[in-house]
Amino acid sequence: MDTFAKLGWFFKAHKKRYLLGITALILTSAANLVPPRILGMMADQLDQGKISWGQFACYIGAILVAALALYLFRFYWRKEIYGGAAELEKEMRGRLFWHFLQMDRTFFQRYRTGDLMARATNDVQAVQFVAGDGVLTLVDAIFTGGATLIAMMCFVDWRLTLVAMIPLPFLAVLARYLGTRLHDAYLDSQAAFSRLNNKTQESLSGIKVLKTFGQSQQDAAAFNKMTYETVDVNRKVFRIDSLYDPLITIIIGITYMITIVYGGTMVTNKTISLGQLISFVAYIGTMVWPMFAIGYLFNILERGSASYDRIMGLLHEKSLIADAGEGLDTKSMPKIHGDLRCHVVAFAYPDEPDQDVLSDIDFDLKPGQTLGLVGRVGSGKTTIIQLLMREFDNYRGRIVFGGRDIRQIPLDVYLNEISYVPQNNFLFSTSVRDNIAFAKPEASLEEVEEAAKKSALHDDILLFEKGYDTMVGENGISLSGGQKQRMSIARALLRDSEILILDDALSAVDAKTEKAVLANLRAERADKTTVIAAHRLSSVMDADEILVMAQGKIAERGTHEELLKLNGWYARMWRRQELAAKVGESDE
Ligand SMILES: Nc1ncnc2c1ncn2[C@@H]1O[C@H](COP(=O)(O)OP(=O)(O)OP(=O)(O)O)[C@@H](O)[C@H]1O
Repeated sequence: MDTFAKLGWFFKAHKKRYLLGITALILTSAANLVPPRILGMMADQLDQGKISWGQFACYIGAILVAALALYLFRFYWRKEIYGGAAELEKEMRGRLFWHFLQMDRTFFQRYRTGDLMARATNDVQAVQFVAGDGVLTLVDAIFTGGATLIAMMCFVDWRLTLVAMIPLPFLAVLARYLGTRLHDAYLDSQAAFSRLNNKTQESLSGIKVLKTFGQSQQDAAAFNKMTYETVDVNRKVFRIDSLYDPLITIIIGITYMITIVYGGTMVTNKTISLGQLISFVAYIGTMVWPMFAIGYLFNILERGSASYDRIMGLLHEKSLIADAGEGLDTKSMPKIHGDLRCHVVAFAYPDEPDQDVLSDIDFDLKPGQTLGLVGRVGSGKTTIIQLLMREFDNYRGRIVFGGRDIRQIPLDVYLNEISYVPQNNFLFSTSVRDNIAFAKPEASLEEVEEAAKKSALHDDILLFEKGYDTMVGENGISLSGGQKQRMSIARALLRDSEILILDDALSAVDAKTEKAVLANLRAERADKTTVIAAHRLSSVMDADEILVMAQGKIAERGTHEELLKLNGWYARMWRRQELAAKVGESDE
């Protein structure tokens, strides 16, 4: 029953709906008691040959009225109680989704996508059963069961009732025992489902890689193994589950047997009439559902409780990023504009706290200036970007934007000022137009076209069959890597944020297109800050300052000209890339 207590907050918030629903459910139980009683009375009067046609019509009329009332009450309780369950499902899913949006990167490293999806679907459904079928079975077990018992005692005989109900306590004890075992088995089953979900998600996402590396068979074998494991754990759940119904059927059978033997003797002894025995047998029929309901109730509660704990486990996870704007109305806060100053003394990833990945990173950028970040693979470029985007807060030092430490600016307000273009872009399964207008849905087609022109994508789009209405993403046409990158840049340009971050975002476009896009960016962002991380040095050559990273430190810094004069890594790399470009051109 502690599952209901766990959901107390929800029932309290939806008190009215549940009170109305439960009242309708109780009235349904009461209306259910009328037909057996009338049947008994009719049988007695028929037995005594005393029934008139008028009385007969009255009885039939009463049964019809009870049936109509049943219909209405049933409709009403279903509407209220199942409506409440749907509300809980919506609320839990909404909370989970919002929570996912708040969580930092380490959370998504700890929980894999398939697991999160399982909790947001299967577990939420198991919890919503508690607020729907759980409430129904509880009320039915108590009220229909209780009212039927009272009717049996009052209208028939209390001794027969007590004797017939002897098997009931066994049902309660066994249901409790099975419930505990079911809880543990169900936890295992949900965890197995999470693992399977994960595997499916990873295999589907990496299907191209799997095929190219000839790993399809191995992956299929691993998938089958996991499926069998999941089936095994589920079998355990079903085994326990399927012990419920036969148990209840046996107990009901024993009850009927006792009734026939003991009740028959009572009729013979004239302690009760034949009509009363008929009513009693009909009442046992009414008792069947409440008895099953007790079994279902334990089942639903145990599953709901296990799933609720899994969901709450996620919701109790705290983000490492403290939001200074929590509880504040951030929408009405003013925009931030000004210098971006970074003074990071040291930073280590939370999972490797002793290993400094960045040290002594200093730079100041005025609005309108561009910073270039270059360096070998793994030198720390992306990590600097992650700190700028507040994916981690645990660094020593300060990053200041518009005169305020970014950790003191509400997350919403700060991130609203940033546009980020990653190397691997994500496209949504919608039209080209909606993909570009993703962060500014109200943008007109002219604005979208303008952004596409500035990112050198417009001409490509015109070649698509339906132009800006062409569908992309999983259900649409496939775009080249370069097209995806330029679409992502168009998206960022349309948003016109104070800080634009390009993380190797032009790696898949040719040198000429890169030049055109960068020139447009410079013109467009004359009063805004831009950070460009790149492997190709031509992407940063016009930057106001270029930082050459090596092992998490700034190894060289300056403008393109200054760095060439320095004749270090940058100059060497520049000559090599120039030569490669020339060879490439002559090949064409
Ligand atoms: N989540 C993480 N946990 C621990 N270490 C990490 C994590 N992400 C990156 N690192 C380490 O931090 C260092 C810097 O990585 P970073 O991704 O910033 O380099 P990069 O210069 O952007 O490389 P690339 O050019 O390949 O993108 C690397 O040694 C990397 O292994």
